[in-house]
Amino acid sequence: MTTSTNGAFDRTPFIAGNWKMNMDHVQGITLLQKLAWTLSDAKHDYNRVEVAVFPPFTDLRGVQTLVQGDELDIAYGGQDLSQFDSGAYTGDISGQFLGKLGCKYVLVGHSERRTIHHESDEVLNAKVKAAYKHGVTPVLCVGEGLEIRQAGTHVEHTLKQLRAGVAGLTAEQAAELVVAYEPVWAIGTGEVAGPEDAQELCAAIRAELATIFGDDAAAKIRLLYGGSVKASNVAAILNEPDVDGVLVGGASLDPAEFANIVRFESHLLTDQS
Ligand SMILES: O=C[C@H](O)COP(=O)(O)O
Repeated sequence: MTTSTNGAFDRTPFIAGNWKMNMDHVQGITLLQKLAWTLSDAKHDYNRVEVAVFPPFTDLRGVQTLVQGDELDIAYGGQDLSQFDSGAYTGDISGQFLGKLGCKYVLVGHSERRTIHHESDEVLNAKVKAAYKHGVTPVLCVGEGLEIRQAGTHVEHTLKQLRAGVAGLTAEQAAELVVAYEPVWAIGTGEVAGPEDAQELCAAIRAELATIFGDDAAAKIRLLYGGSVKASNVAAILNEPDVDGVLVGGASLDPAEFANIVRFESHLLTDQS
């Protein structure tokens, strides 16, 4: 995999599929096989892109076996982790277990965890630190709901979540971080934020990260947009200078559609021709 340039920076585009609570371990393997087959058909179109999937926990062992056995160039990760290492935390999954399963990434603070499971900024900060402790890179999710967007306080709201999530990290840790900006009103609704909205927030997030960790670290941090991303809108979103990738929900369950999202650069070429 080579590293692409993105504006003045040098960040590899990151295309991630969050399967959420879909696909049992049999369906998950079929989906991943179809995705790998579809992508291998046009490897030249995505060899500058990092592709990752976030299956349910019960799928991860099978995904590991397939990825390692077939030497797939697809990373995978958990959708959540515990802030604790081990112990009496029924139902929780340690970052240590994810690391041992070969997970490169883990989602932290997805809006569905924040709202349905009431995960606080303090807990999410502990989860971010737990991920680093176990050698798994956190994908910290931030973003505002509709009421906050309508009130016009979405930038400050999102930056507050960001500051809380990254509190106490070193600049070296931060440089590895991935941040996903997901306006809640655009998740699973078909309402996609405009490319300019994604850029506004990603630029604000990068500026805030530069204030906290310095310009060098901030220039390395990959910022994703998530919310109703499809093959038809991904190119315009990724054409923005501070948007380095996308976190895809529903469309990642269709291997042909997700593969087309991965091939966003060919859409850019088509759009500009
Ligand atoms: O994690 C993914 C986001 O929640 C976006 O989901 P969506 O693409 O179905 O809107």
